Amino acid sequence: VGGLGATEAATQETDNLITPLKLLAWQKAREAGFDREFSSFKAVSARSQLVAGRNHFVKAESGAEEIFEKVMERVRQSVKLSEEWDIAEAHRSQIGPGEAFGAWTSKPRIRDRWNTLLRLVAKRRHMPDVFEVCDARRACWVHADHSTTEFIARAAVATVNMTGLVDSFHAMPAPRFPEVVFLGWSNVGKSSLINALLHRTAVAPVSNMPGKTTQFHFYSINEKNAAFPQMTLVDVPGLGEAMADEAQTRHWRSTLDLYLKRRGNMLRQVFHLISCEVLLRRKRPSLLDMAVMEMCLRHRRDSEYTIVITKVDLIKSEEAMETVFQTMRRISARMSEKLGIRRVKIIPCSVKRIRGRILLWRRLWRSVDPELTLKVRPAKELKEVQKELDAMVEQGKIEDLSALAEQEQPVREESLNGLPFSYPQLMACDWLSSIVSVVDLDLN
Ligand SMILES: Nc1nc2c(ncn2[C@@H]2O[C@H](COP(=O)(O)OP(=O)(O)OP(=O)(O)O)[C@@H](O)[C@H]2O)c(=O)[nH]1
Ligand SMILES: [Mg+2]
Repeated sequence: VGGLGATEAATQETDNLITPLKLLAWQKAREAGFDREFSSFKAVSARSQLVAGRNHFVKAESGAEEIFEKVMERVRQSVKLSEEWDIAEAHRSQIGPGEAFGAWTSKPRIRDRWNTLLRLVAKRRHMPDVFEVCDARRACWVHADHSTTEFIARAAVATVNMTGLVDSFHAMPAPRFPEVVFLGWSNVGKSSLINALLHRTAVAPVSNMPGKTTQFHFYSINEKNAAFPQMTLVDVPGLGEAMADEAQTRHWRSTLDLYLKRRGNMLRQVFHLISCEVLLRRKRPSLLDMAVMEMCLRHRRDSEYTIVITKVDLIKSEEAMETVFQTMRRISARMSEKLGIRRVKIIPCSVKRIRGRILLWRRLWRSVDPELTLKVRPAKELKEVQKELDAMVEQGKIEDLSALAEQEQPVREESLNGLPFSYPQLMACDWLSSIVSVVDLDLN
C-alpha cells in the first residue's frame, strides 16, 4: 500500500477520469500563455497508487504539442529557412563560433522566422530546445534581437519574487533553489544585467551613480511554478568604494566573503562582473577583483565561475578592443600561473545590445538545470502524502500531480547528452574567440 504502480498506457477508463479536468487544465494553460483551445485532451499514460483509496496519476496530452509540431513544420518548410536549416544540420559538428559560413544577416523576414520558431519552442519551456534553436539560428548567421532574448526569458521565467533584502550573512534566507550570484565593483552593471536576463525593466533598481544597491537582494525565480526552472538570483552591493563610508564598505565585503565561503552547494554560479570602462581606464582589474577571483577559483569548487565583461558597447575603436583583449589575456595568465587553471570562462556582454545575453543564459541554465541536480525528496508519512494528493486533486493541479509522478522515476545522471549540439563547442571556445566574435560584431 502506498507504492506507485508502473506507468501504463492510458485506457478509455483513464481518459474518462481526466475529462472533467479539461477546463481546469485549459485555464492553467491560458495563465501560462497558451492562447487557443485544446485540439485534443487525451490521456497518454497513467500510474496508480493505493493509499486508503486509489490515486491516479495521469499524463495528459493537450494538443498543444500537436499544434506546435504542425506550425514548426510549416515554418521549416518555407523555402529559405529550410534550406538554411538543412545546411546548418549538415554542418552541425563543424560549425563553431569564428568559422566562416556566410555573412551575418539582420533581415527582418529571416529574423522573424527564427523568432517565431523560438516563441513556439519557448512555450514548451524545455530549455535545451530553446538553446538548440538559438544555436541553429547562430549557425545560420542570423542575428539575435530583443525578441530572441525575450522568448528565452519567457521560456525560463514565469514569476520573480523578492525573497530577501538583507545586509548581513546571518539574515540571509536559507537557500531553497540553485543560486546564482552577480558580484563586482560598484556601477559595473550587476543590477542592469539581472533585469536584462529576466527581460524585466524594474526588478533590480539601477542607477548611473555608483552605490545604488546597498543590500543583498534575493530574487526567487518561479518560486511557485515548479513547471519552470526554479532558481534564486542574488544581487549584491558593489565591491568598490561607492558612495558609502569606509565601515559600510568593509561590512559588505566581509558579508560577501562569508556568503561565498559558507553558502554551501546551493550556490551554483558566480558571475563576476568587470566593466569595460574600468579595463579601458586602468588597464587592469582592481586588487579586490583579483582577490575575489582567486577566492572563487580556489575555494568555490561547488560553483561555476564566470567573468562577465560588461558594457562592451563602449568599445568604440580597435585600440580599445585591443586594450580589453590584452588585459583579459593578462588576467588569464595570472590565474593560470597562480592556480594552475588553464582557462577562465569570460563572457563579454552589453545590456544596451544583445551581446552575450544568450551565452549568459546558457551558462546560468547549466548551473540551475534541475535535470542535472539530484533531487532528494524527504521521506514523508503516508498520511501526509495522502493529504497532499487529496488537496492537489481537489484543486485540479494536474501539472503538480504529473510532476510528482515524474519524480518517482529514476533521476537522470549528470551528462552532456541531450544538451544542444554546439554546447560543448561553445564551452570549449575560450574567451579569445568569444570576445573576438562579439567585438567584431560591434564594430561592423
Ligand atoms: N553603456 C552601458 N551602460 C550600462 C550597461 N550596463 C549597465 N549600464 C549602466 O551602468 C550604470 C550602473 O548600472 P547598475 O546596474 O546600477 O550597476 P550595479 O553594478 O548594480 O551598481 P551598484 O548597485 O552601485 O553596485 C547604469 O547607469 C546603467 O545604465 C551596458 O551594458 N552598457
Ligand atoms: Mg546594483
